[in-house]
Amino acid sequence: MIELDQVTKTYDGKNVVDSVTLSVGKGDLCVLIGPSGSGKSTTLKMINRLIPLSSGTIRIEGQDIASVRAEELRRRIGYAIQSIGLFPHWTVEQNIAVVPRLLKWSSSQVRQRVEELLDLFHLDASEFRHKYPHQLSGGQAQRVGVARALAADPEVLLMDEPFGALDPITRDSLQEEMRRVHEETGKTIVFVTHDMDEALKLASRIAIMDEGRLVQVGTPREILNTPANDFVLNFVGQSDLGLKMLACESVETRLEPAPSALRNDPLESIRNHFGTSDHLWLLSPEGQIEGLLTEAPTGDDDLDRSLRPLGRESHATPDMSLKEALSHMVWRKTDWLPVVDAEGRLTGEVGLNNVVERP
Ligand SMILES: Nc1ncnc2c1ncn2[C@@H]1O[C@H](COP(=O)(O)OP(=O)(O)OP(=O)(O)O)[C@@H](O)[C@H]1O
Repeated sequence: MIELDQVTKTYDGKNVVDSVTLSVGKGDLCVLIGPSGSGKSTTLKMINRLIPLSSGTIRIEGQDIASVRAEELRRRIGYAIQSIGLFPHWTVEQNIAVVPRLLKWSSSQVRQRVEELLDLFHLDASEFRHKYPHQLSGGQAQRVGVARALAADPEVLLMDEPFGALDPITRDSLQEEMRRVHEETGKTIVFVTHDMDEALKLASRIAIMDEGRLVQVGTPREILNTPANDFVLNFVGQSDLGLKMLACESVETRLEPAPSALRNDPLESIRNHFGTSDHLWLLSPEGQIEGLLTEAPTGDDDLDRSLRPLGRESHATPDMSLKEALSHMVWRKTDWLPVVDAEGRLTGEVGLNNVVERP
């Protein structure tokens, strides 16, 4: 747990961080967000004492950071930044191992940890451990930067716009990875960004700053549903507020039972079904989804004619966001998407109506 109590930083008589009181629970991913110059990075850097406080207190697990030696503190706190700062003449392995070596871990421990971390970030250890930073893509280097920050298993991870310089696709996939890594490691993370979509995707809590002050703190849903004032509303982005709300909810929250039949069921029973529902998922005898029927077939050859095949790429999964599901519906021109489990089996459906109408 990280507690900031009345934290202030003054430069040239101006409070660039102004009486910020914030508590970040254990295992939370708290995103600090706000316009340029609102004091996010300064707040972050005060947590690991890269910048001294002008007044106030910061505690980690109840311990005042002022009472801990700065070097010791920084070993307990991982720090990942946009420009990564990998050492260019060191291999990936050497870069990740910086803090474990300082902590005098044995070579075998270090080796094992490097493998574990590369694995966590889906980088093949045998391929990547001996590479140098210039041999990595931006996204790979960024992964190594975050892996390095996690190397000595710190209690807390601070991240300052870590994906800011990446192209949108790499950024998207690293955000997904970060979400998974956060779930798997349960680390307490404070993450600075000025990108609201990134915040909504990653945060368990969002803290919005303006001119050094904390304007609102809440879950993504709280911020979207009840913005504290016009500044927050504008910052969140009024025009696509609805889509942002959908981005915070998963398909699982709107899952409905899916009417289905097997291809080799008697035609009569497939037809009868249309008395109770206006659509039906047709499954192969092995249970794989073949497509969607939206009207009763009149004869055996009609089954294929009225079947709308839906490829695997239009299957939804329970953890997919409603925004993504809606996008698939628009793209595929369909009112329903099948929701499948890891084996590709139909577990339910999500309909356009369920997405639009709030439960
Ligand atoms: N060393 C310094 N001396 C004087 N003013 C500073 C110093 N460092 C930061 N500032 C000022 O403090 C304010 C907050 O800066 P900070 O970097 O925390 O903002 P930020 O919200 O992280 O911005 P950005 O999104 O642009 O990175 C800015 O107005 C900045 O000019």
